[in-house]
Amino acid sequence: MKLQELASALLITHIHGDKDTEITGIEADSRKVKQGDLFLCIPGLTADGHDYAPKAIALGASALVTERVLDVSVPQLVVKDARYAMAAISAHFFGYPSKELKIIGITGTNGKTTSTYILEKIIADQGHLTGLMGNIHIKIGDEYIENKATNTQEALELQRILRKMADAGTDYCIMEVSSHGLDMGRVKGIQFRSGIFTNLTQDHLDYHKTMDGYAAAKGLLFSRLGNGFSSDPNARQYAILNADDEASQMFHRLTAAQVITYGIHNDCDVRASDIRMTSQGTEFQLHSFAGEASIHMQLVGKFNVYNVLGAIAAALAEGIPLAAIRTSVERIAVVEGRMEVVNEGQEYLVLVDYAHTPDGLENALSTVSEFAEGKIITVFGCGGDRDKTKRPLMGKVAAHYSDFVYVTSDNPRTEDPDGILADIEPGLKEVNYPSNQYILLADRKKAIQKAIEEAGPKDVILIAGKGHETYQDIMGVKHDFDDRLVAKAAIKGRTQ
Ligand SMILES: CC(=O)N[C@H]1[C@@H](OP(=O)(O)OP(=O)(O)OC[C@H]2O[C@@H](n3ccc(=O)[nH]c3=O)[C@H](O)[C@@H]2O)O[C@H](CO)[C@@H](O)[C@@H]1O[C@H](C)C(=O)N[C@@H](C)C(=O)N[C@H](CCC(=O)O)C(=O)O
Ligand SMILES: Nc1ncnc2c1ncn2[C@@H]1O[C@H](COP(=O)(O)OP(=O)(O)OP(=O)(O)O)[C@@H](O)[C@H]1O
Ligand SMILES: N[C@H](CCC[C@H](N)C(=O)O)C(=O)O
Ligand SMILES: [Mg+2]
Repeated sequence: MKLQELASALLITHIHGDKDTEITGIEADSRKVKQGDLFLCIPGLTADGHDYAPKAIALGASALVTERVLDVSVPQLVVKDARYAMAAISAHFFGYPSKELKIIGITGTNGKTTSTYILEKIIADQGHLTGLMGNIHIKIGDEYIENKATNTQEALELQRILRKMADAGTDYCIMEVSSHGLDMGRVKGIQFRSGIFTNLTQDHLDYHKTMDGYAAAKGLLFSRLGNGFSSDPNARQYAILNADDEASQMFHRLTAAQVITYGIHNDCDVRASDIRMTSQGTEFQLHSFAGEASIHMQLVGKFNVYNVLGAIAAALAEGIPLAAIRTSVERIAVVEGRMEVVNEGQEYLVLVDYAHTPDGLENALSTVSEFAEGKIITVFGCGGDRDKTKRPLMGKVAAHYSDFVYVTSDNPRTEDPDGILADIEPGLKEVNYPSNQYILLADRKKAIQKAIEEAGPKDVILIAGKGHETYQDIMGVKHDFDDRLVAKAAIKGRTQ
């Protein structure tokens, strides 16, 4: 594609150099540039892509996108906002793939991965080819694609993956949409069919600063759903909102899509009542605009009732019959790394869960407290280079529900692990949690081993924070670490 053709994706640009330069690929990271690529110079929070232009040119970049004219040998497409240009140019280069797919975006503090997983299963069971994008994996049908980001990919990568999905004949793409992704404009080039909101509780205040700022970022998904009106139901957009979360009121005002609400407590379109936890899972009565049903699902926890309700509302909007939805939901056994049981036949229960926010931990532990017959032992930590204010709050939650707490590391990244533990401890102290009921132990493997060694029959050990993750990030190095494997080995080691 010619540089001029790509420039046509934006109204206001200036080409400095040969307009007919041939572009064979796009890249925003100088380290990945190949011969013939257009290199996008993005000013970031820690680096400025303009500084890497010479390196990109040395690797063969045939042109640049810049915010100012640089003194370099290759043509430049000068734009006002390089990040916006990245979304627009990538969508153009890959032929606007989102128009060929029905894309359902899921945002919220907790429950995105779980909800994408549930919804994808319901839709795939209808015989559709589905794409899934989230932080466990990215896949088209049963084909897995390497996930280079934790959650929502950069605009360029997103468009590349969506093109693959469209070319494969994918009907639906179900994707997690993070607040960072929305705020940084990574999804600006995407036309969503529907948006689902799970909930808004504290996280990421290091980036968004205030809860209002965080809510505003989430709201971007719904303000962009601009068309609920069409004689063609396939062209309508839907905003699926949690009636029990007050942020939904703001999202309702922001969107021009048709709103479908779901919840447990407040009046809404898709509601659950008579929720009962059983040893096999969770049962509830479903009331919806499409009828009533008794659901007996294998997933545990009230929070999973919310996740299922959001997915059911989205599936109903796609015209999937309630009876079929019910069958699909009841078939789902577990979502990887979410309340996943590590079973080596031991007398105590070991659960690995991805709770890494105060609300997530509260939900996981309150669920455990509903069925625990013995003591509750919690192993958890907080990520480094992330919202520090959530640390004592998570300490407080752990203290509230647990008989013993191991405070340990969870991806310390560039921070001192013991410093993170010291930030968590005031939360335990604030509620006068006895000092003989918790240990600060930065070595996560040892913490898991100790918890397992000391568990009694019927006790429940909740290992929270890392879920499906297979690494521990220490100083930028990802060391192999999988809570499930560490727990398995510790259980076996103990019984020998
Ligand atoms: C806060 C944040 O999201 N930052 C992302 C952002 O960083 P940035 O704008 O500061 O970029 P930068 O590192 O300053 O670099 C600027 C430009 O120079 C380029 N560069 C840089 C170095 C070099 O050698 N060559 C080069 O070309 C970079 O590719 C980039 O284009 O753009 C970078 C390039 O795409 C991302 O890697 C980076 O994600 C960082 C690593 C990150 O940790 N992000 C997390 C917080 C995040 O986004 N998490 C959410 C999940 C949250 C949740 O759901 O709980 C997610 O969606 O993944
Ligand atoms: N609807 C929910 N409300 C509150 N907590 C939840 C909900 N769903 C899941 N959780 C808790 O949060 C944890 C993370 O769930 P999940 O991975 O689905 O969230 P996520 O939004 O994808 O997280 P991330 O932002 O890291 O991608 C789970 O392990 C569980 O403990
Ligand atoms: N999407 C979240 C994941 C956190 C997972 C936890 N294990 C951690 O590393 O803090 C984040 O990037 O903040
Ligand atoms: Mg997720």
